[in-house]
Amino acid sequence: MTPAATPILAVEALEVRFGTRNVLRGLNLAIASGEIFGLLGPNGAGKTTLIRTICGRVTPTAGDVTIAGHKRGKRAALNHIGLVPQELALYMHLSVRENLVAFGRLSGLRRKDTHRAVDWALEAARLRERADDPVDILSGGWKRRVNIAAAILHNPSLLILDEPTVGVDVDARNELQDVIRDLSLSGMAVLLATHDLDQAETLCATVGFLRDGVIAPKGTPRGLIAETFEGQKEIILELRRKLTKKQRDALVRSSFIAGTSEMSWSVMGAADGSTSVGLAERLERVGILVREIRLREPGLDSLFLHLSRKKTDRAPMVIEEAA
Ligand SMILES: Nc1ncnc2c1ncn2[C@@H]1O[C@H](COP(=O)(O)OP(=O)(O)OP(=O)(O)O)[C@@H](O)[C@H]1O
Repeated sequence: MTPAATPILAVEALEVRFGTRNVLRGLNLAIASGEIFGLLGPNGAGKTTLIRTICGRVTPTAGDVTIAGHKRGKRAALNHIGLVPQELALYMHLSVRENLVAFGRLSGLRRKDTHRAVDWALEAARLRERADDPVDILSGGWKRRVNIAAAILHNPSLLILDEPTVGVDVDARNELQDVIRDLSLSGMAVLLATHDLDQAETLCATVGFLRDGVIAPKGTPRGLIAETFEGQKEIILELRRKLTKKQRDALVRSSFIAGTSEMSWSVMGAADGSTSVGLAERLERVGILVREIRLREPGLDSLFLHLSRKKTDRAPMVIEEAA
C-alpha cells in the first residue's frame, strides 16, 4: 500500500476478549483498494474472530474498525463488505443463477438491479457456462466460485475470504485464485485468511502472521523471507527409516524442524550450500540414514515454521555434538 492511499479496511488497536481469554490484543491492519492481504496464522490464533469482528458479529473490547470510512457494524459499513465463509451456504437444488438471484433479493437488491448484478457476478466468478446447472451437481471448486459470486453481488469494496480453496483440486484452486486476482485488479480490497502458504505467496501483495493477538510480522512475502533468512538456503532431509527418540531429540536440538510425516526434516543453512556438505555422513555416524538431501530457497512455509517455533527451540546446527 502506498503511504498516501486511504485504506478500505482500517483496523486500529483492536482488542477482543472472550471471558478471561484475550484473543486479539491491540491488532492493527490496513488494506488498500486493489490489495490482496494474506492473513496467516496457526489454528486458533483468532483469524475467524478478526473476520467476525470486522463484519460486526463480534463486539470488540477496545479499538476501531472502519470499512470504506464507515464504522464497523453500521449498515453503510456492511454494504461495503462481501464475505465468503468457509462453509458453502447455497441452495443445492437451485441452479447457480437461481441461487444468485435469491441471494441478491435477500441482500436487498431491487428486482431490476438483481439481474444485472447476477450477470456481472457470473462473469466475474467465471461461472457463465454453468449458470443453469443445479448447484448440487457441481464439483467443490465450482461451488466455491458460486459462494464468491454470491458475496460480490453488491460489488463490495472489501472482499473477505475464509479459506476459499480448502479441499479443492489444483486446477480448481488455480481458477479460484485467478478469480480473486481479477477482483482485486478491478479495485476490491481483499482479505484472504488461508493456511495455504503457497497460495499466499503467489497471490498476496502483503501477508501478516496473526500470533499472540497481533499481526506481526507483516510485509511482502519476498521481503519477509529475505529479512528473516538473510539469503540462507533451506536444507531438506528425507529419511530412510524412522528415528529413535534419541535421534529425534538430537535433530530438534540442532534446529531441524519435522515435516508432517517426521520422515522429512528441514533446517536453514549457509547461502553457499556448505552446511549440507558432509551432512549425510555426519548423520549416518549417529545412525540417522538419509535417502535424499535437497537445497531450496526458503518460502513462506519455511517462514511459518520458523515463526511457529519457540525461541528456545532455536540453536545452531551442531548435529555431531548434539547426537
Ligand atoms: N464465541 C466465542 N466464545 C469463546 N471463545 C471463542 C469464541 N470464538 C472463538 N473463541 C476462541 O478464540 C480463539 C480463536 O478462535 P478463532 O476461531 O478465531 O481462530 P482461527 O485462527 O480462526 O482458527 P482456525 O484457523 O482453526 O479457524 C480460540 O481459542 C477459540 O476457541
